[in-house]
Amino acid sequence: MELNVHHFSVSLGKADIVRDISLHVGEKRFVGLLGPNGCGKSTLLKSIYKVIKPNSGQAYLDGTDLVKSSPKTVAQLMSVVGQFNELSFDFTVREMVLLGRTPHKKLLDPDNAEDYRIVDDALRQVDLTAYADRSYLSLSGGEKQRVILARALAQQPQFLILDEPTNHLDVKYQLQILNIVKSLNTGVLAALHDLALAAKYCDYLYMVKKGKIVAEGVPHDVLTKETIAEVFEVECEIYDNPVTGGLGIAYLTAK
Ligand SMILES: Nc1ncnc2c1ncn2[C@@H]1O[C@H](COP(=O)(O)OP(=O)(O)OP(=O)(O)O)[C@@H](O)[C@H]1O
Repeated sequence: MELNVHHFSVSLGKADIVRDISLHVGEKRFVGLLGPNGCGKSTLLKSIYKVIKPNSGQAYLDGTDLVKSSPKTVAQLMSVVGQFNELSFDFTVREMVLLGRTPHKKLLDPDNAEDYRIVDDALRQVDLTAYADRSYLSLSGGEKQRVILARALAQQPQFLILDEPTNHLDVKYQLQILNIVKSLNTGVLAALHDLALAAKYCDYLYMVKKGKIVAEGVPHDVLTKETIAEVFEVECEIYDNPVTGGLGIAYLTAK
């Protein structure tokens, strides 16, 4: 499925947070949204997945109008791994992941054997089979993040939105989660902070500053020392990593 966002603008209170952003995620593409703290990445993502209403603009997932469709219709197509995953009451890990099945059910439909099979499969993918009966609230931040990804997988999405999905994760699980996401073969739009990981996993990048897109393109074209200096106010050198063959970033000083 393709995501097309046309001229989205979002204000919160009196502040214009997202200012006329258009973007495109092609079929099965992994697209990264980069930018400094507070530049509007989460607000843009939330307005695409319907937590915030944009002031203006359209968003389509193939032919589905995301602004006008019901949350349930959107949730049948799209999973979200958000930034904050706290609950005020407790569920087991299995119950949390079962929630991913909700958009595919009618009210009061019981969970069936197929749902449990899908949930077990999702838990296995994120390495949490042994945690199925644990209380969600007792988990570490990184374990919670993996449960939320399992819930997103159980939703069997055709498109994924990720807001800093590697927050809280140690290096093994950062790589594991991005590898899982990449292997799903769905379109992905992900806000990421780690520029080297973005270079490794993303097919295309949008760089956001103060609510506007200031650069876009393939990682090698966007992640230049000039763009990083302008957007993040950090001096760096870009190099070809001799070990991985990928793009390396040596950060020098904050400007
Ligand atoms: N209700 C609100 N009223 C006014 N400003 C708000 C409101 N909610 C959020 N903001 C501001 O909107 C801006 C964008 O926030 P957003 O969470 O979208 O940034 P972000 O790029 O995702 O940042 P981070 O990388 O820190 O997660 C921030 O400056 C934030 O303080």
